[in-house]
This record gives sequence, C-alpha cells and structure tokens, in this order.
Amino acid sequence: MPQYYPIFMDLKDQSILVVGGGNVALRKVQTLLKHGAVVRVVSPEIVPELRSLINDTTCCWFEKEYSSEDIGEARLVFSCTENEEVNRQVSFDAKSQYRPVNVVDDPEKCSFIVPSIMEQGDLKIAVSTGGSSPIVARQIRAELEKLFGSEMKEYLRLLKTWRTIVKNDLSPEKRSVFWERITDGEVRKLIQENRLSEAEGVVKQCFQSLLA
Ligand SMILES: C[C@@]1(CC(=O)O)c2cc3[nH]c(cc4nc(cc5[nH]c(cc(n2)[C@H]1CCC(=O)O)[C@@](C)(CC(=O)O)[C@@H]5CCC(=O)O)C(CC(=O)O)=C4CCC(=O)O)c(CCC(=O)O)c3CC(=O)O
Ligand SMILES: NC(=O)C1=CN([C@@H]2O[C@H](COP(=O)(O)OP(=O)(O)OC[C@H]3O[C@@H](n4cnc5c(N)ncnc54)[C@H](O)[C@@H]3O)[C@@H](O)[C@H]2O)C=CC1
Repeated sequence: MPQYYPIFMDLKDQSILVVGGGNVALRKVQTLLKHGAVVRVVSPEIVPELRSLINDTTCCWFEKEYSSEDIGEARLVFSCTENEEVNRQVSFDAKSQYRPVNVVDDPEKCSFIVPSIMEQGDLKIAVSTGGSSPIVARQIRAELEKLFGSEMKEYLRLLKTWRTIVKNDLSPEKRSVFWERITDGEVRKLIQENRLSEAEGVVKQCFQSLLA
C-alpha cells in the first residue's frame, strides 16, 4: 500500500474535473466548492442535490459521457462513476498527463485519496486510514469534533493576532516562553467558558511581563 503524503492544498479558482454525478461525486463536489475550486462535472445524469449546486461560475455540468479531452486544464481529477472501465480510463488519461487523480472504486487507481475532514475556524484536521476503512476515518473525525469545539475558532484567532507583535517585540527565547505559557490550557479554557476578555488579559499580561 502507498505511503500517502498529506498536504493542504490551495484550490481557490483552480479548475477541477469530476467525472460522474452520483452521491459520491456529490460529496466530492461539496468539499471542493467549500474550498473555492472551480468544478466541471461530466456525467450523463446527476442526482438532484448535485444539480442544485450547478451555476454559471463555479460549478458547471457537461451532460455527456466522459471522453479523454475532458481532462483539459484540470489541476486535479476525480473519477466517481460506478463503471470500472470508465474509472480505469480516467485514471489512465490523468496519469499520462501528470495530473493527480482520485478514483472512488479502487485506491490502486488513485494518485491521491481524500481524507475525512473536520474544521473549527483555522483548525483543520484531515484523517486517513490509507483506504483501509473510510468508515473508521469518518468515526475518528466525529471523535475529534467532540474534542475540539467552537472555542478553537476564537482561540486561534486570538493567537494569530499576537504572532506579528510577538515576532517583532520579543527575542526568540522569550517568544517560546510566551507561546508555551499562553497555550498551556488556561487561555483556551477561559474562551471555552466565554470569558474572552479575561483570556485576552492573560495574554496581554504575559506579553508585558516578558517585555520588561
Ligand atoms: C480510498 C478512498 C478513495 C477516495 O474516495 O478518496 C475511498 C474508497 C472507498 N470508499 C468506500 C466506501 C465508503 N466511503 C465512505 C466515506 C468516505 N470515504 C472517504 C474517502 C475514501 N474512500 C478514500 C480513503 C479514505 C481513507 O480511509 O483514508 C471519505 C473519508 C472522504 C470523502 O469521500 O469525501 C468519506 C467519509 C467522509 C466523512 O463523513 O467524514 C463510506 C461511509 C459513508 O458513506 O458514511 C463508505 C461505505 C462504507 C464502507 O464501505 O466502508 C469504498 C467501497 C465501495 C463499495 O464497497 O462499493 C471505496 C473503494 C475501495 O475501498 O475500494
Ligand atoms: N470513495 C468513496 O467514498 C466511495 C466509493 N464508492 C464507489 O463509488 C462508486 C459510485 O458511487 P455512487 O456515486 O453512489 O454511484 P451512482 O451509480 O449513483 O453514480 C455513478 C454516476 O456515474 C455516472 N456515469 C456513468 N457512466 C459514466 C460515463 N461514461 N461518463 C461520465 N459519467 C458516468 C452516472 O451517470 C452516475 O451519475 C460506486 O460504484 C462505489 O464503487 C461508494 C461509496 C463511497
């Protein structure tokens, strides 16, 4: 089995091809649109929920069977049909043009696989079982959702606002003392309890004590 290398990729305005229009294609398209991609769906038929995502700018539908020219400019290719022959052809065409390809019926035909994703503000956790059990990937995602709640959004927002200040005003040694202190649990817990100004106070006080 391949040792898949995980990366977080910027898909904003990138052209992506999705072949097939069933529920699996729908799931892939939903995630792609959420990440700013421009999606072309090629399929003779599509399910109603996918049809409702079709528009003139970010998601268009070509009502036809797949042919090799459909690869076009696509940066990533997804083959989501139930037809093994078609999936094999899409995989072959994409790989011959050095485009990363995901094929839903068989990890062997993939150059990448899609993880289960949880997010909370800037926190994004992608879970993979390397294709061994997608359902376990989904279950682990659900466990992570319990572990990291909505406080993470505010917590990371607060830490982000301090990054430039700390980089400019504290020496590298003091910086690491600062980050260790404000990520030791207290600030996150205060935010969890909706005590945001107290959380900000702890950060400010820690910063000022290190300035001296
Ligand atoms: C290899 C991979 C390729 C890829 O799609 O990238 C792949 C392949 C296959 N999935 C199959 C089945 C199911 N897939 C899901 C769900 C998800 N599958 C996803 C990813 C992946 N699925 C990649 C590996 C991920 C990894 O494990 O690292 C998720 C994470 C992401 C997403 O798709 O968006 C998403 C969960 C999202 C979430 O909820 O968080 C469910 C459960 C459900 O629907 O609830 C079932 C039914 C139960 C079951 O069979 O386990 C089958 C058998 C088909 C058959 O038997 O006919 C194959 C083909 C095969 O394994 O040969
Ligand atoms: N990777 C994953 O997460 C999962 C993968 N699967 C696999 O994915 C396959 C697809 O699942 P569903 O979406 O539920 O199937 P589905 O049968 O609902 O959809 C298949 C789609 O492919 C289209 N299609 C068929 N021939 C085509 C062609 N020549 N060119 C373009 N489009 C074509 C059909 O019009 C249809 O829209 C299943 O056969 C199964 O093996 C199933 C569950 C999860």
